[in-house]
Amino acid sequence: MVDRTPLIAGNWKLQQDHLQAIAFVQKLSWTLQDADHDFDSVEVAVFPPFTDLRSVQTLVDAEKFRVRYGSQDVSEHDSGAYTGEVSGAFLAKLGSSYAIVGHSERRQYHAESDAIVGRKAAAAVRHGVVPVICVGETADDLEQHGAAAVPVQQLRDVLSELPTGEFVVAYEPVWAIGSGKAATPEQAEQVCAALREVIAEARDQETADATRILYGGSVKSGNIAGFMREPNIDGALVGGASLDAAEFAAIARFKSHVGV
Ligand SMILES: O=C(CO)COP(=O)(O)O
Repeated sequence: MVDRTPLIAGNWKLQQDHLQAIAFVQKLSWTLQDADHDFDSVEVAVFPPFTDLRSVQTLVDAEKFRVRYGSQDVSEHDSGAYTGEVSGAFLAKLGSSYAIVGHSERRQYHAESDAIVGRKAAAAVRHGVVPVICVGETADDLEQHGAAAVPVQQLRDVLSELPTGEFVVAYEPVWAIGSGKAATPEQAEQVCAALREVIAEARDQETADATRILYGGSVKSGNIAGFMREPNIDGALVGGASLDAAEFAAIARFKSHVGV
């Protein structure tokens, strides 16, 4: 059994400006510090809007906070005439550890294909930023093809554009996002196990064993434990519940309240 450090990640989406981000990261860090949170055994990361990242970097550096941070997207381009884009190089310079790519909201509202998502993941890797590759089926997909087929194909297609480099996978069933209806741990485990097989096929078994696969979709402190007990689930990508510092800290502290 390979030891994968769990990752509890908070995707703020289009919420919290840079001033709110500073207050939030302070509160989250102090709460976790007061609880003696062991950041080496459970990693915690927040994903604020681009405009917050510089403020978060300054705060984290000054206070030596252990909370990490990442962006919600990254350009597939490194520089040039690409109005509105933000490069992996700029994000790396801001100390961003991670970049989410292929979130279902970007696939839906910005028509991002697996090929684009793969090129964005590759751009992150080029600059030493770890992509968090999101995959997941819609309610229609679930009805027509079952849970695993669509996310498995999405990950295959993304990885075909990403031959090397560390990455994280986030399995987020679209029907579970923001709905209050999380997948069951058993459902999520089945898909995450299938995704691990995709990684073994696309890369090798060692990479598959070392890669963290997160579950996302209506995760909260009350249901995190069930997911973390599953062998192929290595953390969570949290939306709504990541906007409350106390609640997000409680999710990160799943070990202390459930004995996982
Ligand atoms: O989309 C998500 C995280 O990226 C999940 O959102 P919720 O936790 O609000 O369902």
